[in-house]
Amino acid sequence: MNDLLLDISEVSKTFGRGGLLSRQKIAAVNQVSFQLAARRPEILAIIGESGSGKTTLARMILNIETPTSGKLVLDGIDLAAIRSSDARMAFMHKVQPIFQNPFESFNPLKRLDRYLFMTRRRFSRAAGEGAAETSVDDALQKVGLSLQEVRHRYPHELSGGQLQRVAIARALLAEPKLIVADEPVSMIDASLRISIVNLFKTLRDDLGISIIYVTHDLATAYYISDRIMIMQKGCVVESGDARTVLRAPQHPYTRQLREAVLLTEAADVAAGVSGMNDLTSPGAPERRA
Ligand SMILES: Nc1ncnc2c1ncn2[C@@H]1O[C@H](COP(=O)(O)OP(=O)(O)OP(=O)(O)O)[C@@H](O)[C@H]1O
Repeated sequence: MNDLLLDISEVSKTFGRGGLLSRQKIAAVNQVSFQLAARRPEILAIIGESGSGKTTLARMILNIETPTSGKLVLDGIDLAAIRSSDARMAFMHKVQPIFQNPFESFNPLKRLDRYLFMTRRRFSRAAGEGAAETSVDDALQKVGLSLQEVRHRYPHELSGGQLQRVAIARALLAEPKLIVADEPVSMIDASLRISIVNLFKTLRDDLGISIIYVTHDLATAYYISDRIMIMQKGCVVESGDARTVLRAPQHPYTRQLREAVLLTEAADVAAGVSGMNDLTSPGAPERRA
């Protein structure tokens, strides 16, 4: 077994923008390095304002985007060496994505159970309809649904929260070691967000899956993450234990982000709204040991 699940060293991504004469270079991600240990599943939140490079970094980890420089290794697989479809499959067994809009993750004309059975066929060689039904149902049960609830249903027949759970169940069929979730709750009804982020904690604790949680939202990041990495203009400006970073931020940008949340919270309190923006709420559970 490799000691590191993910090893990212000095990864950068530069995009070119504009026409031939007005070509500009944008350093979307600049010299980012970090690791995830193989034996200690964790939730790492990547936080930053719009345009800070979070999605580009997530897409490089998912091998959707190629870095301009630097190296990414997932559980011993050097992403730059993935060429064949077999290598791609082996990689997808280890890491699965969850995207922002669950309605865009599924073809609206295709039944959800068909998606799940197709995914199961891709990732498991165990034959038999009964075995397939059991694994699809198992994956759905892990996210609080069942095959009975999902069978014969189309994406529009489910709520955004339910559909995001189906997307997570589909990811679980690959039995991944890592899930990269890019703003997975930002398009979900506020009342359902907490149940989805809680689900990530369950996946970490019960299935040993590490989660990279990309978000703008300090409150949910504080609530579920073990570690936090703050990005600004493509660079990591602060990282460390989630509670330490958010309770006593060292970098001015992290302080600025935190103050913005506290201002929202003060406005909510003034308006009589109680949300989950309270970073120091006694109701927020302590970090897992
Ligand atoms: N394909 C691309 N071509 C050109 N520029 C790009 C491309 N993808 C991203 N960028 C630029 O790279 C920078 C980082 O974008 P990225 O989407 O990674 O940020 P982000 O932190 O995820 O933002 P958001 O929270 O809004 O999704 C931005 O300036 C963006 O415009």
